[in-house]
Amino acid sequence: MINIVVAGFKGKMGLTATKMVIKNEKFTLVGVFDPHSVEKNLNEISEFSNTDVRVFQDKEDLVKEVQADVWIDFTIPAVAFQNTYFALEHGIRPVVGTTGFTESEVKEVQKLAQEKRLGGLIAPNFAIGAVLMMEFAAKASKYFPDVEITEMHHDNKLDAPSGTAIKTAEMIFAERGYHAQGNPEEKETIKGARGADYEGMKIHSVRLPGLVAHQQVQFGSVGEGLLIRHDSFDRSSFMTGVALGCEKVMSLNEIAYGLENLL
Ligand SMILES: NC(=O)C1=CN([C@@H]2O[C@H](COP(=O)(O)OP(=O)(O)OC[C@H]3O[C@@H](n4cnc5c(N)ncnc54)[C@H](O)[C@@H]3O)[C@@H](O)[C@H]2O)C=CC1
Ligand SMILES: O=C(O)C1=N[C@H](C(=O)O)C[C@H](O)C1
Repeated sequence: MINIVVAGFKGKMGLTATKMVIKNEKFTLVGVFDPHSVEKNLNEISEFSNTDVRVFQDKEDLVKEVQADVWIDFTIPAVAFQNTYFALEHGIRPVVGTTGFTESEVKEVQKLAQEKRLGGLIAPNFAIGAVLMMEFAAKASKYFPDVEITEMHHDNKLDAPSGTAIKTAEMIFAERGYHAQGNPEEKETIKGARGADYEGMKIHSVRLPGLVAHQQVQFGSVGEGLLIRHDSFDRSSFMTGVALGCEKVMSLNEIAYGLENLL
């Protein structure tokens, strides 16, 4: 049995992950944490009325009172790094979906995990289809170096571009390197019209009510085009990946960056 805590359990992803952990026979939910919660026990929330699990508003109290193997994190970009560091310092393996990590923050927690010989996972996207989209896009960029990424999300999202778009761009860059795109003379008449620039490729972020998480990677070449698209219509799409991560980190002694490394 793997003992799990969920950080950010009051949020959209935290709630979905909490339900997944409760349902999965290999997992035991030993605590949930969210500074914006008011409950003392999960059973005070009607949909969890049969689940006797402690609720923590402070992570220091959580580590004093429960023994956890895995820390699932779906919080906010501003605290994800410190939460991951905190989990490792307390011997808990992080499985992190929260976005907003800088490259140096990923390296820093990877170093700590190696020192402590603890497994972990930071996955910008836990949906299997999204991982395939990123891998297909990286492969295509070898033959189609001209590419633009458009990610589309619900309008409550805090960060732009999305973690998935950044990871996609990193994977494309690893395959094709820097490549200047578009007309070198082009001028934006409205600032931002061409989107963000990552090593020559453009990233566009759409935020609209009704959307969940969607991304398309569009390639153009001489006389042809290629479009690779992934849609998460529901947050359950991420749960196979989260469950897989929770199992796999138990036998790792380093932090993987990207679910593709565990598939
Ligand atoms: N890797 C993946 O597959 C996915 C990643 N995400 C990412 O997960 C994160 C959460 O997304 P949502 O659930 O949609 O956001 P949300 O806004 O619904 O939930 C965030 C939760 O974090 C809590 N929180 C705020 N400060 C905290 C702190 N200091 N410690 C612990 N919890 C704290 C809030 O109270 C809230 O309940 C975002 O960064 C999002 O981009 C979202 C979907 C999939
Ligand atoms: O905020 C979200 O919703 C999502 N965030 C992740 C990201 O930034 O890529 C993963 C997914 O796109 C949903």
